[in-house]
Parts: sequence; C-alpha cells; structure tokens
Amino acid sequence: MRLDQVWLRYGTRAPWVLRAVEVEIGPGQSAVVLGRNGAGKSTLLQVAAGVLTPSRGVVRDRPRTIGWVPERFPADQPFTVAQYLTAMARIRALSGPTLTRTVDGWIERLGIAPYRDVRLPALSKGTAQKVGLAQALLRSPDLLVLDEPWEGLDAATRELVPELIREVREAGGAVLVSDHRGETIRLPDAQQWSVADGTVAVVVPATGNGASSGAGSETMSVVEIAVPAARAAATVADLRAAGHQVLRVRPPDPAAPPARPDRFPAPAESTPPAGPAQPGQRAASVGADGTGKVVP
Ligand SMILES: Nc1ncnc2c1ncn2[C@@H]1O[C@H](COP(=O)(O)OP(=O)(O)OP(=O)(O)O)[C@@H](O)[C@H]1O
Repeated sequence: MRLDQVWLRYGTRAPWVLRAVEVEIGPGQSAVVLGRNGAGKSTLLQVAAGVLTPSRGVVRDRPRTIGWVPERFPADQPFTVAQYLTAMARIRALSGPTLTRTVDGWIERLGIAPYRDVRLPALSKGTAQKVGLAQALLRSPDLLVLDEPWEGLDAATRELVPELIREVREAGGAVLVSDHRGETIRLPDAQQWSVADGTVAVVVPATGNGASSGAGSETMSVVEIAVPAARAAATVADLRAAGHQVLRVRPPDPAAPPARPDRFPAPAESTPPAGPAQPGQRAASVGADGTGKVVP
C-alpha cells in the first residue's frame, strides 16, 4: 500500500495536517508511527485505514481486509460483548461454527470471557480496548491499523500486542501502529514513521522488515537534491522509474532561503567524506524547498 502525495486537512480553511506524504508498506511489514501530541499520527493512520479520505493525493493498493483499532473504542453501543463481536464477525462474512469458534477464541485469548454478557458502555477502558482488538482480528487482516493500542491495557495484554502483530505479519499482513508511550520498543524490526510538521520521515531497520526493494542490508548513500516546486512530482516519478525509493517530498518552507546551486558543494578533497547512512536507512525525498534525500 502506498500513500501517494497525500494531503489532508479537516476543512477547507483549516491548516494542513498532512502535507505531500509519501510512505509505503508491504505485506509482512510493520511500521511504528511516532510524533508529538497533535502531530497527525491518528490522522495518518485513519487515512491508511480508509477511515479518512485524503483532501489531495491517493492511497494506492490498499489491501482488502483491514483491521482498524481506533485510539478510543466507540463503546457507546447497546450491545453485549458477545453480541457485538458476533455481529462484527457476520460483517466479516463469518458464519456457523467458524463464527462461533472465532468469536469464542478471541474472547478467551484476550481475557474478556467474564464480560461476554456485559454491555459495551459498562466496560472499563481497557476491556473496551480489548473488544476493539478482538473485532479487528476476527478475520486475519491484510492491513492491521492500531492507534495507541497499549492505552489502558493491563500488563498481560500489553505483552500480547506484539505477539498479535507478529502473527498478522507472519500471515502476510502489514501492520501500522502509533505509540507515544515508548511501548514500540517491543517491535525492534518495525519501520519508524516520524510525523512532524505534516510530513513523514521514514527509517527502515537494517534487518527483518525492509521495504519492498529489499536493500535493507546494503550500505546506503544519501543524496540530497533540489528541484523547482513545479518539477517535484515529475522528478519523483523519474526517480521511481530509475529504481530509487522516494519516501518523502517536503512541502515548500516559506522561511527557507531559495535553493542555490552552490548549496550542495561538489565532491572535493575538502569535503569530508559522508558517513554511511544509518543502518538500514532508506529515506528519500525531493524537497520543493530544495532539500531531500534519495537513496539508490
Ligand atoms: N476531527 C477533527 N477535526 C478537526 N481537527 C482535527 C480532527 N482530528 C484531529 N484534528 C487536528 O489535527 C491535528 C492532528 O491530530 P491527530 O489526532 O492526528 O494527532 P496525533 O498525533 O494523533 O495526536 P495525539 O498523539 O494527541 O493523539 C491536531 O491539530 C488536531 O487538533
């Protein structure tokens, strides 16, 4: 799945929350979405899950079966846990003994059996969150999107979350998860998507979860280039066609000085050799303000 030049704002006069975002994730991969409060993590996840439609740009190749766990499970519904999960399982085209087995299995695994006949509004936040997790996993998702899944969970279930993520990945699903508690230290091989100022910077780990070009173990070079804003989209297309991975295009920064040809000195003896990129780092961007990173 790829977010292609995605922009989003909550109203025609509202400020942009996401600006020219370019990220992608493939089957079996996971990414942790990081950023300060209000940076746009939930917005990004909702766009990925199809809950929000981009104001501009497109989401390409979104998988068919999506498990979506919002930051706050909407527990204001007049059903018991069992009724709710059964209805959700039907929506996911389960039926008969498979439906019963699946619903019972998740109720058991997430430790919510004592609450199966309790109505959703009466649940604690943590138990409601578990119901939210269960409904997302009733059918093995091709894309699992978890917004702050650790919030309100007890210790045992917090331990379970990385296991659930691993299982989805092993079944070929992709996983996006936001985290402001630092819990994603439990997901060492996930990509990191850092959201700031409406843009997303990507760091791919050296092993285990590389992006689709599979160059995770190579030593990477980072090339920064500047293009006129009007040429940004075409340049991205050219770079992709040439086999480079372009993960980000920075929007114009009005405060930035105009790019000058001498901003990036030509390689010369006096130029200190660039160190290797961070292990596994494959950031790439073409900045309309003139900065960016392209990795072959
Ligand atoms: N439904 C909405 N209507 C208007 N503005 C919104 C809406 N949802 C979010 N925003 C605004 O969009 C910006 C990004 O919010 P978002 O919830 O995506 O950030 P976040 O990084 O997930 O924050 P947090 O860590 O606090 O959950 C914020 O300025 C927020 O106020």
